[in-house]
Amino acid sequence: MTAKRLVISSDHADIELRKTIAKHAADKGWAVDDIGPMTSESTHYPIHGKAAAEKIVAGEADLGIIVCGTGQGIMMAANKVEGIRCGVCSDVFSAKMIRAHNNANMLSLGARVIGEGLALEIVDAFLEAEFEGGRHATRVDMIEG
Ligand SMILES: O=C[C@H](O)[C@H](O)[C@H](O)COP(=O)(O)O
Repeated sequence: MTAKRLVISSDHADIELRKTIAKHAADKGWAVDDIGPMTSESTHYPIHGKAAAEKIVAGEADLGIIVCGTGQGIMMAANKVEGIRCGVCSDVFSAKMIRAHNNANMLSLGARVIGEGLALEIVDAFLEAEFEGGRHATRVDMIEG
């Protein structure tokens, strides 16, 4: 079976957390495309949220994970790309539910909000959950307009 494809990006807030997530997902069998940035030099989160989102809408990745200080700014940038549904999660339940009920295709994390251990649990919950469809599909379709 072909590995599911995960695109991952961040701003400068914590490239080490992003790399840890990338390795963690790869160890679990995901084909990870880490699109950087590769240094901690100050950068602008909209660039990186948009770049990851565009990989998904282009069909080059199935899901995405993005990281900035709070997770909020990079999430806002990703959600501006048509077809992206991205939520910020700081707990495991929400990470599961944004896949199960909202069919989110991107997860955003705040590196200055949560620690690495929780971040990896959130990542697992997001990557392992499945969209339930049914009444939830009706509502997701309404988001898409
Ligand atoms: O939502 C925005 C993110 O949290 C950014 O990571 C943050 O604003 C970057 O701040 P600074 O430039 O002070 O590192």
